[in-house]
Parts: sequence; structure tokens; C-alpha cells
Amino acid sequence: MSILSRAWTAKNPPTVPKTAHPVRFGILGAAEIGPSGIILPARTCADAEVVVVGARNLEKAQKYAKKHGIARAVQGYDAVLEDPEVDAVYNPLPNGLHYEWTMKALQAGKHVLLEKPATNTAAESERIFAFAKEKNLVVLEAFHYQFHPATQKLKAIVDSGELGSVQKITAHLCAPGGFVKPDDIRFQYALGGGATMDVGCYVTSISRFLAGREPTSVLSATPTLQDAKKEPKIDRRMEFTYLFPPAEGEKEGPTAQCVGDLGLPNWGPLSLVPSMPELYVTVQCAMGEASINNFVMPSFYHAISVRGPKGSRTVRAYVWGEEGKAKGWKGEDWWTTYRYQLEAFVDKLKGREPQHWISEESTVGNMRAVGMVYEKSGLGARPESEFQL
Ligand SMILES: NC(=O)C1=CN([C@@H]2O[C@H](COP(=O)(O)OP(=O)(O)OC[C@H]3O[C@@H](n4cnc5c(N)ncnc54)[C@H](OP(=O)(O)O)[C@@H]3O)[C@@H](O)[C@H]2O)C=CC1
Ligand SMILES: O=C1OC[C@@H](O)[C@H](O)[C@H]1O
Repeated sequence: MSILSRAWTAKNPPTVPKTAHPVRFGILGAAEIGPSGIILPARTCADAEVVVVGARNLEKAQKYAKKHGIARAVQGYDAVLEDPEVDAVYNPLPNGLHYEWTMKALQAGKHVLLEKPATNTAAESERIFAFAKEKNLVVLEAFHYQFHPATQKLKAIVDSGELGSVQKITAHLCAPGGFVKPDDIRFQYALGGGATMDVGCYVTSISRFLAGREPTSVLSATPTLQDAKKEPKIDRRMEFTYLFPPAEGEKEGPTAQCVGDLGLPNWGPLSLVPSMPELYVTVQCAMGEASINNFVMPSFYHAISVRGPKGSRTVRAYVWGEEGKAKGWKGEDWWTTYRYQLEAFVDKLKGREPQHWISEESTVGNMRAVGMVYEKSGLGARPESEFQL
């Protein structure tokens, strides 16, 4: 399939008939990410159905429901949680509201597919998972990129040892200027904003994933503020370096040099030339290097470049290899990261073994690492939610 047909099918996926008991989702908020994050993936998943969306304004919810083919629209998020037809909630609210509405959803007996980053602090994530355990419910932080075969192919190459030990990871997730508007939730401290929260959490996540361990410290963290007067704690860009502990037999642990940016400045004469997005990860190892050029949206295009003792090669993985298929792992080459993620989520709820999972430890570890970056940068932690159950 070409890049164009993959992109077209991802946006216009086939609608499949539902099983007798699909997981019925309710969406909290008429969020921008909703169509990619859950609505289109659910259309092609026999075991999932979006049944209701709730927004603060009923008319907004109704417009959104009509546009995206959702059967019902309700006013407010409580109405979604009280809905007896809802089994699981998709929570794409601003980061600073993730904790409150995930706790409320769990209280209401709903499973939660929770947008990244899970919460404002590691302590909040810990509390969510403790409560989910108590209620015997599932919470998954939606780090969708990890569920795609391309990400896992890169991980398998690094873990195979063919390139030797990991020495240095470089991870960039940077958007061109204008991609995020000045009044966006991402630039509001009270809502858990900041580049490190929004895009820095991805480069943190993939660095930890590929290093296969948690960072012990942040060697440096240099913020560029979005608007120092209006939001003195909001980073538009953060450059930061993690130090990981050595693995057994290693003298020194690897580092990860990360950059997250929500608005790369234009360049060239009169600054008229927009910057290109940066969406790559490189893993330098003792005997070579592996990299991927589009780790957040690999379903559109990607290339994994490997250089090592066996020579150089370029690998692509839109679907599982023969081994994965033999294990029953599903996929189509137009499946987005979100579609692969949904498959894992419904598998978990249906008592099947998901192909991949983001564990509680991983979510808490990521939030802890993001928190360490904010502390080192001098901007300080994002505000703890005042919500009490
Ligand atoms: N996995 C991924 O690839 C992506 C994940 N995300 C994550 O999803 C979440 C939402 O992002 P995105 O869809 O871009 O954001 P939007 O601004 O489009 O949506 C956020 C929703 O939050 C609701 N909301 C509730 N309180 C407030 C408030 N005080 N101010 C503003 N909105 C409020 C709004 O709901 P209402 O309709 O009720 O007004 C709105 O629809 C974030 O956590 C982000 O990190 C975002 C993009 C991609
Ligand atoms: O995937 C993403 O890319 C752009 C970001 O602003 C967004 O929040 C993130 O999840």
C-alpha cells in the first residue's frame, strides 16, 4: 500500500459489524484528538463502539456526535459516567483534569483509556492505579506509538544485542511554529500545560522504553518559555538530558538527549521559511546505530535505519511479521497507532492477552521522569489536582 492509500484508509476506515458485546465507550469532551484517538479506530473494531459523547455545552456535544456518527450526546461529563450503557471512558481532557475525571470514572465503575500524559504528577498516577486495583478496573495511558509494529521492531533490534549496549539516545518531537495556538490548553499552567508535558512526555517515554530502565537523574534541562509574562512556568521548548543506570556488566549507563518543542521558529530571510517537524529517535550503541524517522505516526510512513556489524539496512513494519501473525496478533498496514492501541485495550477488557501494554510502573516512571525535568529546569512541578474523592 502507498503512503496515500494508507493515509486515506486510516481517515476513511471500513465500518465493521459489532460483536454481541462490544466494549461501549463514552468520550469526555468534544476533543480534537477524539476522531483519531478512539472514534475512527472503534469503527473498524468489532469489539468496540463509541456510544456517547459528553461536553460542557450540549450543543457542542450534539454537533460533534452528528459529525462523527456517535449515537448520543449529553451535557457534561458526569452524564457520561452515569450512563449504564458505558463500559469504558476515553479521557482526552486537558492534562490537569485527567486525574479528577479518571478517579470519578473509576468511582462510577468504568474502565479508562487515559490520554497522555496520564496526570500532572507521579503521585497522582500512583493514586489512580491504586484505586483502579481496588475497583478491579483497567486504566491504560494512551501512549499509542508503543503499540505499532514499527516501534516494537526498533525495540526488538536494540534488545537483540546485534548493535551492542545502548550508549546514547537522541529523541526529538518538535512541531513547527503555528501548530499550537497561543490560547491552547498546552500553554496553560493551570491545565497542566507545557512542552515537556505535551511532547516531552513522548521523548521521555520512548527513551525509557528503548533504554529498558528508568533514569536516575536529569543532567540538564533548558527551557524556552512561550510567554514569560503571561505564563512564567510554561515551556514552549525544553532540551533535556537523562542519565540511565548502567546495565549489568556496563561501566557507564546511557544518556538520552531529548528535545520537545511546540513551535519551532521560522528561519531564512525575514524568517519566512517554516521549520520542518522533527519526529525522530536515534539509538547509538557500542557497535552501531538504529533510528526511526517518524515514531509518532509510523502508519503514514517510517523507515528504521540500522547500521552495525552486519552492514546497513532499512526496515519497515506496518504489520506484524510471520511470528506475530502466527500468535494471532491482528493488524492491517493502514492501522494507525491508535487502532493498534484499541486492539490491546479491548483484548485486556475481554480477558485476552494484549499484544503489548503500558504498565502502571511505566506510567508512574514516565510521570516521575517528566517531573524530574521540570524540577531541574527551575519551572517546577505541574500543579497537583485539588480533587478529593
Ligand atoms: N495521543 C495523541 O496523539 C494525542 C493526545 N492528546 C492529548 O489529549 C488531550 C486533549 O488534547 P486535544 O484534543 O488536543 O485538546 P482539545 O482542546 O481539543 O480538547 C480538550 C477538551 O477538554 C475539554 N475541557 C474541559 N475543561 C476545559 C478547560 N478548562 N479548557 C479547555 N478545554 C477543557 C473540552 O471539552 P468540551 O468539549 O466539554 O468543551 C475540550 O474538548 C491532552 O491530554 C493531550 O495531551 C492530544 C493530541 C494528540
Ligand atoms: O501526538 C501529539 O503530537 C502533537 C501534540 O501536541 C499532541 O498533544 C501529541 O499527543
